[in-house]
Amino acid sequence: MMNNKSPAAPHAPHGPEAAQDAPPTPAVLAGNVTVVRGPRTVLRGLDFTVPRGQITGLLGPSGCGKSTLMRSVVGTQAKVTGRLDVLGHPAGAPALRSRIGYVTQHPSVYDDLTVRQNLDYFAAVLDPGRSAAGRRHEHVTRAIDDVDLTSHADSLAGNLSGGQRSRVSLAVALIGAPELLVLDEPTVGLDPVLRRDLWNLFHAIAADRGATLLVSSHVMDEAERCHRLLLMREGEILADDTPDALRARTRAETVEAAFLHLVDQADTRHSQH
Ligand SMILES: Nc1ncnc2c1ncn2[C@@H]1O[C@H](COP(=O)(O)OP(=O)(O)OP(=O)(O)O)[C@@H](O)[C@H]1O
Repeated sequence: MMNNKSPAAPHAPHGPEAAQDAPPTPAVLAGNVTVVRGPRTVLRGLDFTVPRGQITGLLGPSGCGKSTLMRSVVGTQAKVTGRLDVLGHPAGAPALRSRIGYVTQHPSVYDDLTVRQNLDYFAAVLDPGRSAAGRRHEHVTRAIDDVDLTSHADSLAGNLSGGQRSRVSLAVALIGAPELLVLDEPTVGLDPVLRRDLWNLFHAIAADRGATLLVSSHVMDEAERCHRLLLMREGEILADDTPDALRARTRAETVEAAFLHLVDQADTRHSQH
């Protein structure tokens, strides 16, 4: 059932950044961002930008602060200091809520609901009310199609494979066509073929709708699939560059080798001080 009378997409850019000749603000602009969790300073004065319409990979070893940084960007992290602007607003601003899609490391998919029922549920939370039913239906149908699960729309989530479940989580984040997608280790535990398929899907989302993706991973070979990289280690950013520039600058053949080179360089600097 198609609803051809639904109003214009509710999440189209508006506000200052929609002004005709205004330069595009980056998707994320961070200045001296610091986060304290319990007794630990987990992020240490980070400066970086995430350009729009591209895939930026956030890579670094387990515990380096990737999830904390992503939570800060989506506005769910406490004790964030410094400047952190997201789509032209301070992180966590209510105006951003419908413009960001976020998939946590342990996304919730209800096993006893079908794929479509799962999405209907989250769509109703995001865009409630009977008058929005047509729009919700359209968004849900599109999100299921985006992740290539149309033929499984009426299957119970509990009966899906691991890769299909990951795609359901991604579909939830795609409801409402958000401008910024924040995906925390979306490929963890998936086999190489599914990982490749998911990365192809990320590229299609960036290319087809100009969405910005911030994707974390601790698997260095996934770095090669990103337009830009933020390499992290122990709460600091070691590099903010394209994979090509990073390899060239460090004279390394792979991003993994480049990362190790930068780690050694940083260790040498620390031991000299
Ligand atoms: N409540 C807390 N109190 C103190 N330290 C914390 C707390 N939560 C997390 N940390 C620490 O913050 C650091 C960053 O954690 P974070 O989850 O952001 O890392 P990560 O890079 O996403 O790791 P992983 O890839 O394993 O998920 C870790 O060293 C962790 O031990």
